[in-house]
Amino acid sequence: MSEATRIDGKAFAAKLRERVGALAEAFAETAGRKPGLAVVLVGEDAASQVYVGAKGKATVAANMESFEHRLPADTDEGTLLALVAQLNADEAVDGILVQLPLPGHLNEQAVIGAIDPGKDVDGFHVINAGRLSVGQTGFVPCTPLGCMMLLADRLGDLSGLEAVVIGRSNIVGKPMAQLLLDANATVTIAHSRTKDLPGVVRRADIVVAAVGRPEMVKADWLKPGATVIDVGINRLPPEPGSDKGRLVGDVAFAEASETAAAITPVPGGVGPMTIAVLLRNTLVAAYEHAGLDTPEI
Ligand SMILES: NC(=O)C1=CN([C@@H]2O[C@H](COP(=O)(O)OP(=O)(O)OC[C@H]3O[C@@H](n4cnc5c(N)ncnc54)[C@H](OP(=O)(O)O)[C@@H]3O)[C@@H](O)[C@H]2O)C=CC1
Ligand SMILES: Nc1nc(=O)c2c([nH]1)NC[C@@H]1CN(c3ccc(C(=O)N[C@@H](CCC(=O)O)C(=O)O)cc3)C=[N+]21
Repeated sequence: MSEATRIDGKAFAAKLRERVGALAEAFAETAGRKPGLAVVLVGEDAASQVYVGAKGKATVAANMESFEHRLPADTDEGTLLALVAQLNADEAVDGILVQLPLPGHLNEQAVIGAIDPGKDVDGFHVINAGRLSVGQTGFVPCTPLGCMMLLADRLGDLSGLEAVVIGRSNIVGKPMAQLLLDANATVTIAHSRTKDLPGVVRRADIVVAAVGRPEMVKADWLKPGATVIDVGINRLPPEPGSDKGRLVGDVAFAEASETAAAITPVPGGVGPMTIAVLLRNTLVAAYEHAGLDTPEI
């Protein structure tokens, strides 16, 4: 078996951000304002700080307005809900993202439920989750939608393909499985109670790993020729003499590359797609709020 194709999510995301940026400029000319994205970060988690910074930069680079709200870790729920209400009412804000996870004393479902579903560009509100599950138009979570874009680009029609999603979270695994089902794949959702996970994964033409366990999926779990989408972002402990550990996915990339036909790397795979799709969803929200026809993107 020859070496797998490396699916270049970073390059795909850059192209998507460029298209979104051009459409955002056109939007501003018609609507007289830029699309706006508000990002709310509660607490000082180092990884979250990095992501929020990256989102802000990408937003501005795509000709959109970025509103960042950084709140202390001990912020009470009333204060956070009041901020969400203010952003819901703000006409300059088309999209609202509350960075997860929230500190333990805050109820995530209550906070996400307070976001106007029309501004929920993460697609985490129950209204958008419900719309996805019954086949209505709504905001689709960025990471799974980004994975679908990579799969469609790579494989075209997914009809009849065996897909195994490892992980069943509300933000990745479940919506991912729903999108694959909508694309007529035969979908299996695996999780921590799945028996014989390697055997289940071996059936798959498409494997999506969204677990959060470094390099868990091994080469001998894969059907030769499978397409592998690695959602996992795991920071390994630092090597002696270095202050930061390496970033790895949920798939043992080097060995899996010997068996798979195509695989996304970490970093440079799904992560950049998540941010590009967030901008795409914000653009769509802006067109909707302005009462304009949404361009195909
Ligand atoms: N690239 C990106 O843009 C993004 C990356 N991520 C990354 O994706 C990964 C998953 O994130 P998320 O969905 O939020 O994580 P969660 O922790 O919410 O969900 C993890 C899922 O994996 C399952 N699981 C855990 N251990 C095993 C195991 N040994 N075998 C099989 N299944 C297992 C869990 O099963 P059970 O339900 O039974 O507990 C659960 O369904 C993380 O590494 C995260 O950092 C997340 C969001 C965006
Ligand atoms: N409300 C909310 N929405 C989210 O979409 C959300 C969230 N909360 N909480 C955290 C997770 C994680 N997430 C990532 C986004 C980009 C990269 C990304 O760009 N990663 C780069 C590497 C970045 C680095 O070097 O650290 C890459 O994979 O190439 C990763 C992870 C969004 N999330």
